[in-house]
Amino acid sequence: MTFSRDIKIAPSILSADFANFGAECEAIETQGADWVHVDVMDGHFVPNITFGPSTCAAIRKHIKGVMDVHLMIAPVDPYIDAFAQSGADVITAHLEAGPHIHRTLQAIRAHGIKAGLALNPGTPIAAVEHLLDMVDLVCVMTVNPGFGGQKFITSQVAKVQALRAMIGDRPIHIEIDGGVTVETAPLVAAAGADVLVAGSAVFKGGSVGNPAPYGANIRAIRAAAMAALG
Ligand SMILES: O=C(CO)[C@H](O)[C@H](O)COP(=O)(O)O
Ligand SMILES: [Co+2]
Repeated sequence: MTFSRDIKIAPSILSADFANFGAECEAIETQGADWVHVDVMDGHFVPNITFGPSTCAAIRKHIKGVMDVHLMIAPVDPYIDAFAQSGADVITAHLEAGPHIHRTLQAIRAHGIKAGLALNPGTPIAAVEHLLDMVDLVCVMTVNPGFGGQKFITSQVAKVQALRAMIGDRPIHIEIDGGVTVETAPLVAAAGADVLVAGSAVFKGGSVGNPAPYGANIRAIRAAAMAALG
């Protein structure tokens, strides 16, 4: 996986048909997804439960490109090996998920994959400064994690701008997760984000039997983000 600051659209399969993940992943990639974003929730760190590493391993077989695994679980350290072995290309853990985030990032990178650090909306970016040499991606949550289809929290745009200034030209992705739409994508792209996770805004109107709307939605979000870059 090479580094590129081009806008990447990462549909979240949280909004896919849970009984048909394989076909859904194939459909979004065929329709232009750059990465596939996989949300893991434990009913403890967040008030919702999705699935674990064996489901990720099953999904992996249907993804040709990047599998981007977002871990909303605490504790996280005991599960890093299992999620890495499931075939993730990127594993993102939350700063708020435990006291040893540096160790968590080390454990992810020890598998030779990219390490992501996610920040809840109420978490300031100050801690990231001391972890810049340990991260390949910073995920700014623009909703409170746990559910798809929530409203974008506008106050996070200034946070993205400050984070971009802090990161400068280092090869670190800024990923936005939550409430990304045609309306909000330009705000975060202009602020310096390059990976846009979108669940409900990508899957709306489509299905595995009718995947064309996925493509139209991905193209519309990408075009809106690119337009903001001039
Ligand atoms: O991590 C997440 C929620 O915790 C999801 O990735 C996110 O909410 C995507 O869904 P939507 O685009 O519908 O907001
Ligand atoms: Co997510």
